[in-house]
Amino acid sequence: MASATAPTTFSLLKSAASASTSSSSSARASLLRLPASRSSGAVRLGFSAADPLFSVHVASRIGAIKGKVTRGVVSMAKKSVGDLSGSDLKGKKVFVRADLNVPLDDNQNITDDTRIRAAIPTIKHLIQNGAKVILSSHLGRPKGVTPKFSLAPLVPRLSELLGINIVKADDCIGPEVEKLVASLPEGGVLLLENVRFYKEEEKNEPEFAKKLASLADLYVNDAFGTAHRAHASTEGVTKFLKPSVAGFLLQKELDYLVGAVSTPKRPFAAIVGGSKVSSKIGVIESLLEKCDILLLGGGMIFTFYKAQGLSVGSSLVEEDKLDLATTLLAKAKAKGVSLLLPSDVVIADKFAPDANSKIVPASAIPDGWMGLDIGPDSIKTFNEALETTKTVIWNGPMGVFEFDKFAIGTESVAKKLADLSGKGVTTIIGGGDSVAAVEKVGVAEVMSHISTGGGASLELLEGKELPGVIALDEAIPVAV
Ligand SMILES: Nc1ncnc2c1ncn2[C@@H]1O[C@H](COP(=O)(O)OP(=O)(O)O)[C@@H](O)[C@H]1O
Ligand SMILES: O=C(OP(=O)(O)O)[C@H](O)COP(=O)(O)O
Repeated sequence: MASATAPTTFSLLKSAASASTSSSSSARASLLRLPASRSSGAVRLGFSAADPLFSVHVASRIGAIKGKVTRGVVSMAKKSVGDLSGSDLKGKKVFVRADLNVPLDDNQNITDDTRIRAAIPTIKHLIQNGAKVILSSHLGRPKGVTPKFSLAPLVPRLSELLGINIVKADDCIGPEVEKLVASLPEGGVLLLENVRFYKEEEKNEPEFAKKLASLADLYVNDAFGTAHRAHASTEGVTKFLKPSVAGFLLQKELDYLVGAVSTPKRPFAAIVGGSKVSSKIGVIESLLEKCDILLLGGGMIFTFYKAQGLSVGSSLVEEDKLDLATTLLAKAKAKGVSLLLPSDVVIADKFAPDANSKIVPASAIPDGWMGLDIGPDSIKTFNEALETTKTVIWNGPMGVFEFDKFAIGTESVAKKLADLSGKGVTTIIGGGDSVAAVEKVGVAEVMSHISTGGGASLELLEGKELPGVIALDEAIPVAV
């Protein structure tokens, strides 16, 4: 992977050099402090704790696990709703667990219907094949029956997207629900009330799962966003309903988040940001096994800087993760992964949208200032590193993108991925705040895949098995 790694070293040096003419005076100061051998533009291998360029480079990749699949991946080859024929579905009562956990405003208006739209293909497929759809979801984290967490506000949008009037039950189990199921026509949809109104749901109580299961003949799980939860409607119910299969959305999420990451078109780059190293350790470790280039941003970078002996002012640092940061850098080097940390940062004098800000080299953060975004040189370097890639996965913002002043790094990554997507690169957005950033920039449509699950996609990228997926019927026997 020399082509993917060497230019990034070089471009980092080049961008530091260009800072002397085009960027801030503080970036100039940084360049002046570079050892003479660095400013020559020579490609250097390896890294040291005192490296002011904060990058780990090895000319060739070693130990890339191309095409290798982990045990978790193999066991996730699941039977899909697409595998069921018309006669399997016609007239059958199908319990569909979706993740319709959408944000609502104070007036109960849906502010983002992504998850509803994502659930439509499976429901439509079932309707078109004459099934009777019993649709189930949670909304929020209610403690008992809570009107503001009712699924009622979703009915108009679901009906509109499906092109039929759906029926809504006031409960998710019991005689009234059974009556509504009995009167459901072929091609009809009954939306059950929030399944988390029962504490038994999250406790995965078998008796509750059995009651849910008793409503239907077969089970489809399309709730990727909740697949990391072993709840009654995502896991328990599979013990009482056969077949239990994956919906199209679940299938698509697994295809991208497992398939594209396990056997990526290379070079394969991962961009990981977000606030803390501790919340992303699993993801970073797992991606180090698979990717060629790893770009780090967000609040976690300051723990890496500090681990390298740098002053980080009052930036976010996890003191108890300094050793871990050092270990991860060493691991990247051993694996031959080109790991880039930002060379400059946008610092603020307080954590606020109206803070005073300036751009400094990452090695020159003054006391009392905190890093809240990656700087322009880093953006340039990251863009150049991404230019040669064929697959990119992104999880976590580059800075405090909620404040406009510190959103440029995150928005630049979103724009770059949109640009790469247009050139045929597979671009996968791993959920959570990164999705919000992509939507804010208005480039969501052009990405190859945007995950509907924040926590679920993280767990999958960490290599964990998702209970809601594991519980489904195997597609074909696979040798491990
Ligand atoms: N430099 C920084 N300092 C403090 N917080 C940051 C910084 N960069 C990013 N963040 C914060 O990280 C949060 C997202 O972190 P995380 O939950 O780990 O990401 P995600 O939701 O994408 O998985 C955002 O709220 C963002 O403001
Ligand atoms: O919104 C969800 O998760 P996410 O915010 O991690 O994407 C899912 O609906 C799961 O909800 P939960 O985290 O309350 O189990």
